[in-house]
Amino acid sequence: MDPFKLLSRSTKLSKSSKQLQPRSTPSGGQNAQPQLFGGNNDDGVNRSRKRKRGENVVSHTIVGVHDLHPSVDTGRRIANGAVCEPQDVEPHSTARPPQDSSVYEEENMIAADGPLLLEERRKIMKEHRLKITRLDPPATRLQKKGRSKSSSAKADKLKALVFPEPMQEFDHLTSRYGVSRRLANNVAEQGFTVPTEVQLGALPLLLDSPSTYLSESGQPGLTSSIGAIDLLAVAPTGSGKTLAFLLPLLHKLQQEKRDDAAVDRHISALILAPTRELASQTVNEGRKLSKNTGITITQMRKGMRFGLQDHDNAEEEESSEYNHSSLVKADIIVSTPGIVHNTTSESENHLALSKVRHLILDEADVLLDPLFRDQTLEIWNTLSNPKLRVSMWSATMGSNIEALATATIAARRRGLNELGKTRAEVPLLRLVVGLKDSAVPNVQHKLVYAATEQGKLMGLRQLLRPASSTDSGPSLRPPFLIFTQTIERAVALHAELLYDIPVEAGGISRIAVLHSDLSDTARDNVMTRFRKGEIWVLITTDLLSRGVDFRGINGVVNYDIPTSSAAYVHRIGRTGRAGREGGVAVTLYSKEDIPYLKHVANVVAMAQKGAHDDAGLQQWLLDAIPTLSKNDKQSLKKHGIQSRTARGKEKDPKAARKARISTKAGFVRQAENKRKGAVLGSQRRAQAEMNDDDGDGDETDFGGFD
Ligand SMILES: Nc1ncnc2c1ncn2[C@@H]1O[C@H](COP(=O)(O)OP(=O)(O)OP(=O)(O)O)[C@@H](O)[C@H]1O
Repeated sequence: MDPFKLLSRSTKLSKSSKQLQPRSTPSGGQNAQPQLFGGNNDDGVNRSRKRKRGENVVSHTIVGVHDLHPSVDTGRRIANGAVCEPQDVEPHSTARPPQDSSVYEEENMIAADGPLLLEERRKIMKEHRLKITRLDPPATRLQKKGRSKSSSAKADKLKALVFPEPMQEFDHLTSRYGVSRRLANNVAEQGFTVPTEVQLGALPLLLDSPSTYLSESGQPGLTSSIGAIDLLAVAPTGSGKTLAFLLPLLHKLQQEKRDDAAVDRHISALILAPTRELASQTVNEGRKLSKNTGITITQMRKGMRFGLQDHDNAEEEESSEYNHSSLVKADIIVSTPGIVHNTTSESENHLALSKVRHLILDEADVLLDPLFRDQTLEIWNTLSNPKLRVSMWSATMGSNIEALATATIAARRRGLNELGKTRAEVPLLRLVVGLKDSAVPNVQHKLVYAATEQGKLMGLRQLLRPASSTDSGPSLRPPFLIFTQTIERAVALHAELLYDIPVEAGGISRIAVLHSDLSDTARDNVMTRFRKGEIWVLITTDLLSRGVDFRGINGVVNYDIPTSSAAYVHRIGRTGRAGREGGVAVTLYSKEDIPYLKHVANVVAMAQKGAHDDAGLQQWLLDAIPTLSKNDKQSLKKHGIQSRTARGKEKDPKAARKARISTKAGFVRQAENKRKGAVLGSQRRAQAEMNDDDGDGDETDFGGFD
C-alpha cells in the first residue's frame, strides 16, 4: 500500500505531477554515501595515492611518543619535516609508548605503507573541506621563542594549521591505530565502510596515533604534536560525530583497562547531552559499539546517583541511605547536565567523579549557552582529575562559545598549576568540516509564505494531502517532523491535525506529539513508535531539534520559524542524515514572521547558492527582510515570537488571539461567540422566568394536605 496515495486521498495525480516527486527520499532505502564533500570513486571509497615504506624516508621519519618525551630529549626533534616542541607532548599520555620503532612494526601499529606527505594530507583535507587549527594563541608561542612580534596575523594563522594523516578507511583502525579487532568489528557490523569527514579528521587526532601531525610551514615551535589533545569539533548535522567521539573513547578505555587490569573500576568518562532523548540514543550507539569489549555505558536518570566502585568505599555504600538500584555504575555515563548537577553537591558523588578522565559535550554550543551554562561549567569544574581531556561537538559553534571553552580550559590549567598539580600543555585543536554554522548541503530548502496563521495551517494540510495535481507546493512524504515554537502550540496543532490522516491509512495513530511536559514513559513510547515507522507525522518542539537521529526522515516542516540560525540548521538537520539525498525542509512563514525571518533566510540563501536551487527566496526578498538588532536577536532566541508565548498572551491578548492555532477564521469565531452569547442569554432569561414562576406559585400551587 502506498501511504502517500492514502494521504493524498487517492487523488488522481497526473503523470507529469508524479514526475515532480523526488525520485529518491531519505527513507527510500538507498545506500547512503556518508561523505558530504570530496571526490569519491564509484565505490564511494576515497583512494589517495599511498606511498610505499621507504619512500622519502629521510625527510619523513616517523617519530614515536618516546622520541618526543621531554624527559628523554629536552631539545627539538625533527619530525616529518616539522619541528616539535617538547611541551607539546603530554608526559602522562595514555598512549602506549612502544620501546623502540621495531616494536611499532611488530605490533603492526604502522601500516605497510608509510605516512602521507604533507602535500597529500593537505589535498585530502581540502577535498573533504576539513580544517584543523590549533587554538592556543600561536602569537604567544612565537613571542615565547623570541620571534618577531611583527609577523603577520595571516602567517600565524597558517602556522596554526594542523595536518594529521586523515583516516581514509576503517581498516586503518586496527592496522595503524591499534584499535582492538572487536571494536573494529563492531564498527563494521553497523555497515559503515567509509569514514565520514568528521571521522576522517577527528579519529586520527583522538586515537593518539604514532604518526605525527604536520604544521603548514614546518617552522620551529609550531604544531607538530602528538598525544593528548582537547578538541572542539564543528561538523554538519548527521555527519557521524557520535562515532567520532565514541570510538576513540572506547579504544582509550580498553587500553587503560588492558594496561592496568588490577585497578578497581570507576567512572572514566562523562558524556553530557542537552536532552534525555539524545542521551538515550548515545547510550544505544555506545552499546552497539562496545559489544563484547567489556566497556559499560549507561544513562543516568532522575533520582540516580553515582556508584563508587572502589572496594574502599564499598562499606560506605552499604551503609548509605540510598537504594542500590538507584546507583549508576559504568565506565561511561551519559546524562543531561541537570541530572548530574543535582548530584554534585554530595561529597560521594564528587569522589566518584574525581576519576573521570574524559568529558564529552555533545551539542556543546547548547550546553555552554546560558540555558545550561552554569550547570555544565559546574560539572566540568567538579571533574578534578588533572588528566581530564575535553572534547566538544556540534554542527554550530558561535565564536562566544568557542571563547568560553578556551577560557575555561585555560582557567582549569591555571587552577591546577596553583594546586601544584601541573600537567604538560595539552593543545586545544579545532576541527571544522565544511562551512561553519551552515545547513547540511544535501537538503532542499523551501520558504513558503502563508500570510496568516490560518494560511499556515492550510499550507500544512496541503503538504499532508496535496489536493490536486497542480499543487505547486514542495512535495513532502511521510515520515516527517513538524516543529512549533511552544508546547502549547504543538498540542494545539496536534489536536487540529488529529483526524487529517484517513482511517484506512491508520488514522489518528499515525500522528503524534512529543514535548517535555509528557511523562518519560510517554516520551519513550512516541520515540519508539516513530522509529518503528508507526507514526508518520510527529509534531514537536525544539526538544527534538538537536542530535536525534531518525535515519529515514523525509523532511522537516518549520510550522513556526526557528528563533536563531543555529536552531534552523539543527532542526532541518534531522533529515538528510549520513549524506542521504532527497530531504526537504519547508519553512512556513506568516506576515507576523517577516521581521524575524532574516536569520533563516541567510542560511537558506547560503545553501541555495551552493545548490543552485530555488528555495522560494529571491534576492529582492532577502534584501527586503529587515535585519534584527543584537538585542532583538537575543530576545528572539530567548523568548521566541512573543504573541506565541504565554507571556505574549498577557501583554497583547489581541495579537495572541490572532496567532492562535485554529482552523477558524476570526470572523467565524466572532459569529460563533455571538451565537453562543445569544444562546446563553436566552437560557439565562428562561431560567429567570422559571424562577419567577416558581416564586409566584408558592402560594397558588398545591401546598399539600393540611
Ligand atoms: N561512517 C559512516 N558511514 C555511514 N553512516 C554513518 C557513518 N557514521 C555514522 N553514520 C550514521 O550517520 C547517522 C548520523 O550520525 P550521528 O547521529 O552521529 O550524526 P551527528 O553528526 O551527531 O548529527 P547531529 O549534529 O544531528 O547530532 C547515524 O545514523 C549513523 O549511524
